[in-house]
Amino acid sequence: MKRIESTFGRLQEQGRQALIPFITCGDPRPEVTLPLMHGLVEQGADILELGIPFSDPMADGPAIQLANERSLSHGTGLKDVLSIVREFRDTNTNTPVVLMGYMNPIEFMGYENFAFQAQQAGVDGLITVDLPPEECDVLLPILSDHQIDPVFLLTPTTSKERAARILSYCSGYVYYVSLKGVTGSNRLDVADVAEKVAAIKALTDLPVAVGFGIKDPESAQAVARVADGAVVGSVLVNKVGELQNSETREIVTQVAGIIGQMRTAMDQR
Ligand SMILES: O=P(O)(O)OC[C@@H](O)[C@@H](O)c1c[nH]c2ccccc12
Repeated sequence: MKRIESTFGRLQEQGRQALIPFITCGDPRPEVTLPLMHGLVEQGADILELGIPFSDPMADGPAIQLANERSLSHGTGLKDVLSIVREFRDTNTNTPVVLMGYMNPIEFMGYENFAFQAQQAGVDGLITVDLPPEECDVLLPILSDHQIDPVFLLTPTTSKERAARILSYCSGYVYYVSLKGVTGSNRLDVADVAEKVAAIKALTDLPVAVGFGIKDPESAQAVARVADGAVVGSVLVNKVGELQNSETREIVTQVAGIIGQMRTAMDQR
């Protein structure tokens, strides 16, 4: 069984929800990412979303834009992302890793080459922010050949018809973007999310993870009451930015600590 599927299966049996931190790979410097990935898992992360650094992250707010700049200033690219995942797999063979990024670096590497190397490295899923699902007919079969789950984004403005089509392309889970706007927004409306998630669940058996605007243990807990997973990005990435000149150990302790508190809140619901 694939890692994402077995992770959600185990959580479901336990009556728990997935906690899914997002970090930008190579932020604030390349050597921090691997210890940070392990630290996040130790503090209770179930799935890791790893951002592929990119110069024009148009769906991202200021926090993650700056994270991309910090990472790119050290020259981190898709090849480095894949070697970090490969190293992570030396000691962690269970936690799913989902790459999240924009199409440009993947186009540049070539779909087949990318998918092959990603599978070899131990990547489990791919979120492509700027690939319209209508144009994924070339990439999808290649990902499928390499056991990589395509995870697409549904948003508050996605129509029911389009949602049904997008869901037919997804595997592993689907990502519901909780609000209109960019990452790091502050306007999470849990009642509205509950309604939207229920509507999505009427269309699919896939787990639904919710992201955008989860910023503290309370919001993580509230989302865990209405969805199968909570994705947390900007608060972590902001903390990385604040501590960019600190020692790796300090960054890991503080950033993973945020996830530890969310974990506790989610498991107490
Ligand atoms: O930052 P937030 O509001 O906590 O939301 C998660 C989000 O950052 C992460 O999943 C993500 C990072 N970049 C993205 C681009 C598009 C969609 C989602 C993302």
